[in-house]
Amino acid sequence: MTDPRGSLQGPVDATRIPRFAGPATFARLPRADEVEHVDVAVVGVPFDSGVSYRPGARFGPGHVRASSKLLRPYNPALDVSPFAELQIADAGDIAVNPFDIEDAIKTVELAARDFAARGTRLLTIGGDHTIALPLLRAAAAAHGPVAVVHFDAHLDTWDTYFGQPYTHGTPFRRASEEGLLDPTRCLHVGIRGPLYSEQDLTDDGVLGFQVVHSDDYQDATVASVVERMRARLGDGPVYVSVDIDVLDPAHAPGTGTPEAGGLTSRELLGTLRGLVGLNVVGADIVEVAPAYDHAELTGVAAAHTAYELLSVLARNRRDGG
Ligand SMILES: N=C(N)NCCCC(=O)O
Ligand SMILES: [Zn+2]
Ligand SMILES: [Zn+2]
Repeated sequence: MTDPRGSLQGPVDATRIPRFAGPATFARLPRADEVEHVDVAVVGVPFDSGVSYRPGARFGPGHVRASSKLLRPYNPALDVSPFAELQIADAGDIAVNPFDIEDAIKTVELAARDFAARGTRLLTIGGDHTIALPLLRAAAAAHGPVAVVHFDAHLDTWDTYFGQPYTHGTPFRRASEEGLLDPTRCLHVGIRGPLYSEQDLTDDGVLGFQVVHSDDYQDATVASVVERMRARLGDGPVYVSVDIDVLDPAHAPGTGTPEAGGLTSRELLGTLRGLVGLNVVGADIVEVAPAYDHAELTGVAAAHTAYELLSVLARNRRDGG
């Protein structure tokens, strides 16, 4: 029997081709059209027509790819080489309509369903948080209602902005209303900052979310947050949505709606590692807006977030999940 991993194509070897040369794909991985089967596709959605404040997340996918060149093959924290366990490839960007939000949402959903039909899981790089809705539609179509673990400063369960239902502040309310979520298993992590009213939190609970506040990291260890998260998410399918503004602006300034008092990148990466063994069916990293970034801080944080998520998927594959 041949080792199926023998045929996997990994990143370009940085000891032969300098990191600042070579392909512009995520982590210098092959393109999806260069390999036979893709277990996990990194795909961009350059869309930011749903934002309520600073625009610019449409340039997120390119920036995260550019900031991912230094990633190395072995992840000691999870004892796994993600690119050697799974065929991971860069599927480029989904071309979405910047002038019509509902059309863009449809395009993302169809593309995501297409990947699922081919047996490919997605790690999607946004783009603003609006895109979580079509990604959740596709995930629920494949798996039934999913648990969501949502890393964000913001609840994103608001109802409308200027009368509009599809925005980056509303995806999880729409997803809950559409029955895409298992309301007994959803969780926000990193919530902080001013709300419109106290009612926001009440509504959020009714929609199916529990909250780990950013301040909880002050009094609790990452390990105890992980314990809480795992208990809430349970055994069923889990979708992971990471708004990079969950990080403190000191760690991720390049984003559209920054809030003070956020997580450190170490806290985020540590919490993500706690997803090992859960049935992670898809993930996104959104709201990277490079125009406000400095020294690739936000890009690097997002690239490492992606790497940890890929490592979780790879560990699960290795462990027979
Ligand atoms: N999803 C993100 N990043 N932000 C939502 C903020 C919505 C607001 O302006 O109230
Ligand atoms: Zn946010
Ligand atoms: Zn968000």
